[in-house]
Amino acid sequence: MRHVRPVFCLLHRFYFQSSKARAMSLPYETEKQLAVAAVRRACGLTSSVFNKLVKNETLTKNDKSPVTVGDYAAQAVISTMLYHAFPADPIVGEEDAAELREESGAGLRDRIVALANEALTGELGFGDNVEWGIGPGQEKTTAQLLDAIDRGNHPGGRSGRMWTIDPIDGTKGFLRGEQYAVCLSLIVDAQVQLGVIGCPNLPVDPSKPDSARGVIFVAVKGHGAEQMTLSGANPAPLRIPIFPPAEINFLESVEAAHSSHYFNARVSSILGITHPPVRMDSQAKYGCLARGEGAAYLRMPTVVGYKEKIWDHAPGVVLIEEAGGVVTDSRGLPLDFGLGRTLGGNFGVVAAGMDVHALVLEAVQKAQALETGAKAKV
Ligand SMILES: Nc1ncnc2c1ncn2[C@@H]1O[C@H](COP(=O)(O)OS(=O)(=O)O)[C@@H](OP(=O)(O)O)[C@H]1O
Ligand SMILES: [Mg+2]
Ligand SMILES: [Mg+2]
Ligand SMILES: [Mg+2]
Repeated sequence: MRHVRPVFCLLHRFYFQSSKARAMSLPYETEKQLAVAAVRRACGLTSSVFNKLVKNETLTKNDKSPVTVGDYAAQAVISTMLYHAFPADPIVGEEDAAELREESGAGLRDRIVALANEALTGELGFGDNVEWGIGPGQEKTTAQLLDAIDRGNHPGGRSGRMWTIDPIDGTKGFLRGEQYAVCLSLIVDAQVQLGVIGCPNLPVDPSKPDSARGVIFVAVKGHGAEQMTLSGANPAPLRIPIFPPAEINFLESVEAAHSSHYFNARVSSILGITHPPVRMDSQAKYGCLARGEGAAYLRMPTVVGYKEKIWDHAPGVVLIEEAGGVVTDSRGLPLDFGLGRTLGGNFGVVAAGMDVHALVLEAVQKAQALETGAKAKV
């Protein structure tokens, strides 16, 4: 009996050390846990703010797009958590606090500070770590939260680590009570290594549209893609299913100003697609593509010179690649995340499972050639 205890202790220590070593050997394990925790907290914030949002809590930015107190507060929360865990990591975030620092922004500022602190100080849950600046008693000052929003001002670039934050992607969908996504990615040397997309309004089970809502999509480069509920329950690996050509349908933006519905219809007719497109706001489209709710996501520009933002695609690209798909631009080039805050070297986005991607890309190029030919004749 005298030997049982030391043997047990050794086994116990071996088991925990090896499981810890196993966890540590997964690349970006800490970053993944942090990113999921940050997106989960931000999703809680955006869901609760939607029910209380009043008219003067939405601003119109210089590019005429909307931004709400939810966007600012969610960026403040995610940025704060990133800063506590990785203070040296730069962040490319969609929002900045310039308007909130003005005298006229005082009302919104107070509301954003209250929302962000409510989210940050919520009880610790599954996977949370007090060292990330969260939990009861972890209130931040107004200055700290405005600085957290402004830490998203990094210009991007080709080398080193950087995070992208889109605190509410599909703000128009959010305002309509439809789909939107809280999006976070880690890019290292211009390659997306980790993507997390939180979709509070998306049904967990696509075959039951009226089932429980709230999904988080997660992918780590080289280590697969998965979906889980907002609480982290039921993690399930994702693999894009094979679509026979007759079953192909498109996922596309709701807003005709964000991607050309007309061009997509041309590509559909070239491919003989009979199924209507599924229109949905935000990077929820990438999530739905990864779980087979659409066969391809096609996004062609509507205005000359619009450059897609890296935060609108980085998490989606790693999710699709890890679910067995391909993402390129309309010329078949990979999306280049090393050029700054935009995908300035790319034109359009084509995302799909491997076989469908080749078919769609060919049809996109045919449609472009027809368009160029028609313009030349005029
Ligand atoms: N002109 C133009 N062309 C292309 N894209 C644009 C354009 N203007 C805005 N945006 C970006 O579109 C993001 C919304 O994504 P979606 O197009 O998927 O959503 S939607 O269905 O259109 O609402 C949206 O992201 P959020 O601002 O985070 O909502 C914008 O970054
Ligand atoms: Mg926006
Ligand atoms: Mg966006
Ligand atoms: Mg946004």
